[in-house]
Amino acid sequence: MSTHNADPRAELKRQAAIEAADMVKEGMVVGLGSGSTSAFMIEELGRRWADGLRFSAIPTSERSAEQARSHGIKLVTFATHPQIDIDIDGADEVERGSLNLIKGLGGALFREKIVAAAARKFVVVVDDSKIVDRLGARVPVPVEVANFGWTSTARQLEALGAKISQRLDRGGNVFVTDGGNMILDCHFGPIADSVGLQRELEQIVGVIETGLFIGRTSEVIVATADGLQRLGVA
Ligand SMILES: O=C(CO)[C@H](O)[C@H](O)COP(=O)(O)O
Repeated sequence: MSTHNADPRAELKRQAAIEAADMVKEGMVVGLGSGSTSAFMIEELGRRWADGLRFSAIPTSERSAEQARSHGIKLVTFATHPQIDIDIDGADEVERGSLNLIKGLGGALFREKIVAAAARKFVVVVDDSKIVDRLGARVPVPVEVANFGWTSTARQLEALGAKISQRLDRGGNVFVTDGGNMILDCHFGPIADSVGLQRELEQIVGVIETGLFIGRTSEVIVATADGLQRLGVA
């Protein structure tokens, strides 16, 4: 069956995802990202698994775990595999130059950050629409917060200048993360100092994790209409 996509942006994501999947070698411990780009990567790893490649994987969401299992990919945990060789994931925005990220529009940011933090190499896969000059230019910063006292947490986020929307699922109900928490999407507009903002967000009691990924990216594979580009930290 052909996996060619009619949607040109999806096709770009797929090409970048296949390039990233090619970085996985025999015996590696691999972080499996979440979202539509990561789904293409897992599909490709599934194909290579069927061809005989053997590796161990730690998924960043229940959905990615389910997809990996459907291909027979071996899933492991941090208990037995504390060090990840390569983590491959998508992103919602990539800041040119710094390669800092906003992640979490898919809702998996907390597990994604834990896996990225444990990885020797963190490879981000995007199409070129995700590259921005300043984080926050197009998307909010998703912030995972505890359900208890969330309105108090929201007020403190607003005090930092965010316009807040509580994440809802497709049915209009409050979105629940794999960890059982909620997400507040924080619209800051273009962020001049994402390092400082992350520090301030971490200080707020009730904030579990934010979608700002600062200083974690090893490499970005960008799919453009003219082909693939690889970006390293400047
Ligand atoms: O951070 C994420 C999920 O929490 C995703 O990586 C991000 O939302 C990109 O998704 P997609 O590949 O579907 O564009």
